[in-house]
Amino acid sequence: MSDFSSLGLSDWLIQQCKQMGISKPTQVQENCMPPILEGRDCMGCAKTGSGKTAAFVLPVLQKLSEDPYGIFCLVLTPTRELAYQIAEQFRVLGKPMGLRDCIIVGGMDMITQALELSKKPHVVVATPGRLADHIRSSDTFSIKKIQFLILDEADRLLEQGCTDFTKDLEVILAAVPVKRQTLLFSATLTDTLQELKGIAMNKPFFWESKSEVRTVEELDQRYILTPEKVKDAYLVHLIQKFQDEHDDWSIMIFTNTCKNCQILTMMMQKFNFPTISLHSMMKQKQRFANLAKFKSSVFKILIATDVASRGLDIPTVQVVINHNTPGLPKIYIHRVGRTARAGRHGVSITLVTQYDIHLVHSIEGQIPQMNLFCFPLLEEKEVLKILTQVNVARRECEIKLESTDFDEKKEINKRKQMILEGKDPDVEAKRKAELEKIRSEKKLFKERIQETIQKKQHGMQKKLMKQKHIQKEKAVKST
Ligand SMILES: Nc1ncnc2c1ncn2[C@@H]1O[C@H](COP(=O)(O)OP(=O)(O)OP(=O)(O)O)[C@@H](O)[C@H]1O
Repeated sequence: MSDFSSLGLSDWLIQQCKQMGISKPTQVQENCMPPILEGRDCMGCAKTGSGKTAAFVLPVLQKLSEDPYGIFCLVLTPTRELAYQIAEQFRVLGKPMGLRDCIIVGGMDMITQALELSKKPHVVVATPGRLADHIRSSDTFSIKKIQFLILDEADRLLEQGCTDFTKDLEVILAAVPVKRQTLLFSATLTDTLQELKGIAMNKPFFWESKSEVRTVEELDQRYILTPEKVKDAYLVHLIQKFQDEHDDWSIMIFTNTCKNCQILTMMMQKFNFPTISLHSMMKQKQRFANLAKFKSSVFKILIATDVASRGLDIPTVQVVINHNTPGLPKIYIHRVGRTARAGRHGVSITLVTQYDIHLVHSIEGQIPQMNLFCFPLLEEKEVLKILTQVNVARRECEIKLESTDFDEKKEINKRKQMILEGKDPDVEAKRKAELEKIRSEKKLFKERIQETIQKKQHGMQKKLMKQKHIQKEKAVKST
């Protein structure tokens, strides 16, 4: 393995890395940094926790120190928390050169951000939505002269998930210069390779870690088969066991919706587990505060939606629990990648119900390392002992949440989002209701047709049987 100086990195950056405990480059750094320093576009696909951030931060800082100006580099990332984490890496590694950075994310004051942008920071780290808003509404800053455009978690930025960044990306791409260096990184690039090549047009250097398995070796991956109704009891049991057996511990639990995240958090708090949550229905300041409390181990359990599944680097996390089985292997890869980072060991446990078996099969297709974990009979009995208590606790928390304005807030947020997208929420609601009506009419129509076909088939079968019977009788009579 080569060292940082043989990759062409300056002494001051090597010293800075040493201070952070980084003495030898990881594979992705060793392979991607030289082409980036040569001026090439780069696409880097490497496992979670393998040091992709430093693989782009270090060459950018080196180039910036040779010709410092603002705005030199723009980094786009899908979540606000990740933007802060990346900016921090830039700040720490770029301290000796007096790096000025600026974070542009939603949920924070726009005027303060506009002011910061107008001061021409060296590096801007942004989520696409808020940066596109600034581009549309202000002419006090320009990204026309950037040298580097970086898309971290690039595949997520391009996929059309529940948060669709494509329109905002179009605005941003129209505002950056054609002549630039584009760097794209993720642990799961391959699904969106063609789209990504459209952004990194400059014959990009593509590097992918050579491995048949897409998760790290240090990760012990388990799943537990449980009936849906017993799932929460297993969760409580698992946490209790972990708490009893370990002194220094920290767990991330992923679930599918904000509401579920909220309910589970309330439940775990009822059982006196030091739990805190992170989801997109929370105020941004609360999100940052909760993450900070979890990072500093004030709270040992973080229950989150997929807003926390990508990129977050919290070395103390030893266990990841999937309260729901992820629908896509790539979501699974990023979630379990919150543990076993940078060579550390970690465990992931996925709770699989009778409805999720097919999802496990599709994950196993890409990650054959997932092992079925069976509790000893004695422990299963322990789980069943707390079942009623846990299910009552869930119901109580659900009732408590229903008495708050949680659902109402969700509705208001949806309406706000529509207004921001230039849609009329009432017209959209009407259209949705009409679509729903058409869909259910279609479904009914289909069901009726099927019923008629079945009846006809049944009738024909009866007729056929009757005919056969008559023929048989005739044959018997003639003999
Ligand atoms: N060369 C190195 N040697 C040791 N540790 C490193 C090195 N480079 C980075 N690290 C550390 O490894 C950890 C993970 O790095 P990073 O967050 O960049 O991972 P990643 O590949 O971006 O993961 P993800 O795909 O989850 O976003 C960080 O704490 C970082 O400081």
